[in-house]
Amino acid sequence: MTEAIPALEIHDATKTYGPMRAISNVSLSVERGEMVALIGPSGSGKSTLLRAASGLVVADTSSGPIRIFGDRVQEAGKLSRGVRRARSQVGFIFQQFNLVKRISLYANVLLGALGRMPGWKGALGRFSTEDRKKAMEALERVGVIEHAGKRASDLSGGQQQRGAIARAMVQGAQAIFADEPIASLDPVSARNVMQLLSELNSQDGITVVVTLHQVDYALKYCERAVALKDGHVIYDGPTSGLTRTRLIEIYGDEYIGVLDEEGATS
Ligand SMILES: Nc1ncnc2c1ncn2[C@@H]1O[C@H](COP(=O)(O)OP(=O)(O)OP(=O)(O)O)[C@@H](O)[C@H]1O
Repeated sequence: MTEAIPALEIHDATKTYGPMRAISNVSLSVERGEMVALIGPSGSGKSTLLRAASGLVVADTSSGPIRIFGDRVQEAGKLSRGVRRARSQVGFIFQQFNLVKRISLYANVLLGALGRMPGWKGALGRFSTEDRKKAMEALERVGVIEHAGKRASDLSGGQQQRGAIARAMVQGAQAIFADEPIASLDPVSARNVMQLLSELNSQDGITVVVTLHQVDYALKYCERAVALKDGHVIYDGPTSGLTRTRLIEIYGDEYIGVLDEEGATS
């Protein structure tokens, strides 16, 4: 039997900005179907790691390969020639939604199909009936179908973020990499977005890697957490293992106050 290919493999990734090591010899493997939270204090390297995984950041030459579903994204400080193919399997969700503001939500969601089309068809906006149907179904599923015709700029953050998730669905993404997807949202919208990611994970088998500032969301929605501190992985295991002591180790002594306010005991 052949071993299952991981959704994401990172081998010994380091990224320096001038004298600053944003991530340091990070290795990580995420299996297909997992939902993993990347946590850690501000500046610990979460975004850099996720961006390196996506090929949006090129790691240092000392770094090993990064692969998505077996397709190489980069290695030794160079993007792979197959990076587009690797990326096409991942839907990216960002804190600031990244929709095209002046076109409709529907048109934004339809853009998810572009990667599958010959360039000229995409340039002429010749989307297939099937893709149009997929876009409407995705909007329905994420609960914003009634806003389909509105410009993205006229929608709330939560509505835009759900649109971004619908776009990933139309893309046919097998994995979603979400970089602080709820950081700009109110608590209700944040919960809705996390709920949606969790459903796509459990019902559709989509692998989710999500950076989060809020530990409580990681505990609620993810079975596994990877914690970074100063660019190093200092915890990789079940979220149930994020004890008070471990969280203080990750976030520092100042976190004691946060935990005490929340009444955490273990
Ligand atoms: N483009 C860049 N140029 C220079 N330094 C950078 C750049 N991007 C990130 N850094 C630095 O690398 C370190 C890690 O940043 P990163 O954004 O990955 O951390 P983070 O854990 O995602 O932080 P936050 O939770 O605040 O978003 C920080 O010290 C940051 O200042």
